Amino acid sequence: MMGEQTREGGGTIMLGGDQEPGNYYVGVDVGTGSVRAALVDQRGILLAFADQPINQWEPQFNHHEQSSEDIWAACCVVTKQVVQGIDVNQIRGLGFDATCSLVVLDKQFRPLPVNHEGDAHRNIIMWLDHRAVSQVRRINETKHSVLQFVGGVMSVEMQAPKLLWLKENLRETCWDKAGHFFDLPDFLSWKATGVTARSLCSLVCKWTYSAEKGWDDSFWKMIGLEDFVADNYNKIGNQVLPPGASLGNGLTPEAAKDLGLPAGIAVAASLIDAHAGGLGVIGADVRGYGLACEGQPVTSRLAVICGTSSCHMGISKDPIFVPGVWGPYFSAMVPGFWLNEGGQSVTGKLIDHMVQGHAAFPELQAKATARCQSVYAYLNSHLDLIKKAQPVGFLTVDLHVWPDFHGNRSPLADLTLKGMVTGLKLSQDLDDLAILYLATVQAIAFGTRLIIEAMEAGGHSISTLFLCGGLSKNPLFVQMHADITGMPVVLSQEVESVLVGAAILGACASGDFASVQEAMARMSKVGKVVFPRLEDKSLHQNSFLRTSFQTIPESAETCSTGIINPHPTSAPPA
Ligand SMILES: Nc1ncnc2c1ncn2[C@@H]1O[C@H](COP(=O)(O)OP(=O)(O)O)[C@@H](O)[C@H]1O
Ligand SMILES: O=C(CO)[C@H](O)[C@H](O)COP(=O)(O)O
Repeated sequence: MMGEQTREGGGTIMLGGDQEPGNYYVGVDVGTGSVRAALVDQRGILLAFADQPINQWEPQFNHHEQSSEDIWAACCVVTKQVVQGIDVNQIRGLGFDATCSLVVLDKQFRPLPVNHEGDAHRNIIMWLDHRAVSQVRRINETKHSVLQFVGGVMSVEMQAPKLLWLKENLRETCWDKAGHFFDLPDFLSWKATGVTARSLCSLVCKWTYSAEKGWDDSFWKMIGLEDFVADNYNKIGNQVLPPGASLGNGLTPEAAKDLGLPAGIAVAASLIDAHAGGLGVIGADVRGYGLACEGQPVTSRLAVICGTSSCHMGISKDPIFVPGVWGPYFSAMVPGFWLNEGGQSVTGKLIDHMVQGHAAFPELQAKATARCQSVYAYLNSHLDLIKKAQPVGFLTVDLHVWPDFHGNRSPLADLTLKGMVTGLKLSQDLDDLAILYLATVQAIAFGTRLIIEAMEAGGHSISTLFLCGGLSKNPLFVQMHADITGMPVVLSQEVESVLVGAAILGACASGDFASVQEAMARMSKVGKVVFPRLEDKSLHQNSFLRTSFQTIPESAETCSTGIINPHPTSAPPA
């Protein structure tokens, strides 16, 4: 048995139970707020876990930056922690996943500033950065055919608008000096191996690359980035590998020293974090849980990766075009399948924002600390207390949140949308905070329902949700997703399923599994199933009508309560 270590803030936990000798893999997951690593065995069991927060800068509103040096240093710290005390010769492979942020390096691979201050340490434009609004508007006005493969509308969170922003705004300090533009997952695999090949996942999902046709010269010329065509795509990637493919000669001696791993172990072409989460959960054996997806194709499963943002990953045998939902992307997550990716740009970040910004937050913090609980565990038990015998949904019959505080990624694909709360009162006590928190969680779950409905209207047939990411640790969030979508939610045996996805990549690169599918089937496992509570269904149906702006006819009117009534001839639903 491995021992258990206490952990304060970032740190290590040794988790493993029966530690059989065998092959191990290291997965490294770079999320928005922290870097995490795990030592994982061939059964997909986490033997050790470590995490470390990472810096973010917001030099002006909607500009979000990070540092690739900081992130690599954090990867080294957590990796060294998870392999402490084990025979490193048992480690067969290493896989990375990360947010789809844009890393900029010069021709000698040194960081370049992505900001007006000229601070080269901040060389990453983060995925949630919305600085390139004018650029994405012009890109969308071209109506170029590549846009069909990103849901019809390019998102400001993708790389082409950010690259155009750099060319138009930081010509001398950044653009002219740049030698390499990497998606963060590809930066990490380069750093580990010295191989600049890009993963098909990042290029297809965020850079308009086609798995079948490669780059489209006419797109880059049309949007004013013909430089890449002239350069034969050297700066953004002209060697492309499927996720899980083994890179070069494996881990370089320098990176091996940094990470505390043996030189030469297999390193995989990486994945975006949401896609790694998808691999970590979607292939599990569901027999015996009474789920509708049992015995059905894997295409009936939707992986929902819920962290700072939520990403809704649905796969299909043939391409499905869903307006406002990214994709279809071929082989970007599960090889041989098309992927559609719905998303909500801020979910965990929105819940944190609502709770931390409330007048009663200091009281909440003090009470949660006194009970040695997280603020969310405290809020969940407080809701249980104040709902009395009623279903919890009764608490929000007249309080509603529209969750697009950072625009709407899917299915409206409108970055200009803003958030809204209706039904506020003058009181600001702990009960109000708890109810606002509940309404926010419900609003996010309604957003997932809208995305599922759009995907089903496009041709998907989804029966079961597979949740992972930080928010899947919140039982209220999970139950609301089940109740509001009406679908069972599967949680994995390993809470850190995104890391299992990263380890699956390492396992594939090592050659221990013949395919990604085989590794998925062996390494992802069901932990718990949360079924929808049907007694709350009518309650949610009413709320859904009141918050379902998507279906509002032009004749809709706003009633005196501020709630939009989609059926103006009748009274708003009670
Ligand atoms: N135990 C928990 N209970 C409730 N919420 C949690 C818990 N753990 C993490 N979260 C929430 O999950 C979000 C972060 O998820 P995470 O997957 O770590 O994000 P990222 O990958 O974007 O860094 C935050 O909003 C955080 O509040
Ligand atoms: O765009 C995405 C995936 O395509 C993700 O939202 C982005 O990478 C951030 O992920 P997270 O919320 O896990 O930090």
